[in-house]
Amino acid sequence: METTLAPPSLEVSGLTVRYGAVTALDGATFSLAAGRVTGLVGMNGSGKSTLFKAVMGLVRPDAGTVRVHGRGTEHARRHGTVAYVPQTEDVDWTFPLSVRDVVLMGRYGHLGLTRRPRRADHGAVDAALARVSLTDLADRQIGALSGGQRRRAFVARGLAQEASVLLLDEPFAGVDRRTEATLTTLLRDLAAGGRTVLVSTHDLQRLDELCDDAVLLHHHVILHAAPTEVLRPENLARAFGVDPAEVPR
Ligand SMILES: Nc1ncnc2c1ncn2[C@@H]1O[C@H](COP(=O)(O)OP(=O)(O)OP(=O)(O)O)[C@@H](O)[C@H]1O
Repeated sequence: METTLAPPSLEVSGLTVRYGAVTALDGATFSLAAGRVTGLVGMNGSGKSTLFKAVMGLVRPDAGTVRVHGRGTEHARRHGTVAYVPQTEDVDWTFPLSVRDVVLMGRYGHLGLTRRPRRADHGAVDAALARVSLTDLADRQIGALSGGQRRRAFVARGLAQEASVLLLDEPFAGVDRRTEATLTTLLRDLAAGGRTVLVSTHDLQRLDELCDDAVLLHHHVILHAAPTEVLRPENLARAFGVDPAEVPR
């Protein structure tokens, strides 16, 4: 019997993004399958945030393509297929929004002609809040959350949106070990449920706890492999540009 292979959940091909004279991405190529957590590892300025922005359709590539389930970023944006959990410094936490308001934003693409949330939207928000264990904090202002709770609120927004691909930009920055473990378990569970999860991280020590695979980025993809392979000193040295003996572990 003939079978048709589904396209990868996320396919980045020859992606090049320049900001004036700065080349942030230079022919980055990789693809991700559903059901896995992939770590995105690279030094500061290696192009990780730019990669996320390109997948979200927020920056226009100078060359190359991004396909989400075989479709372009415009289709993914309109259908809410991809969700983005930003770095915390990219969010205005003083904005007078409750956790529930943030999660409800994930439903905007699903609202009907009246643009008013209906019972199904509120149900999706409640389910997403429960999924990330934030039900009890639903009415709290977002600025009054801890670092880990803030990340979980944005993950819940992605779940309410029914995104199948989740991108997280440095979710472990500034959180304690226990919070990191809670977030890791959540991401692992979401991937086990069939989602595609791409997480940028500086925490190399816990890379193999976090992810099934890792992409080592230095403007282009140096290696896409199991965490143990990516963590080999000679590979890290290629990404971080230092002698293998000096690579921090
Ligand atoms: N809006 C912009 N205008 C000009 N240059 C930019 C802009 N955004 C990023 N860059 C540059 O592009 C390169 C890649 O930046 P990017 O933020 O994608 O890296 P990153 O890997 O996410 O870094 P970090 O780990 O510090 O967050 C850097 O040299 C950065 O200074």
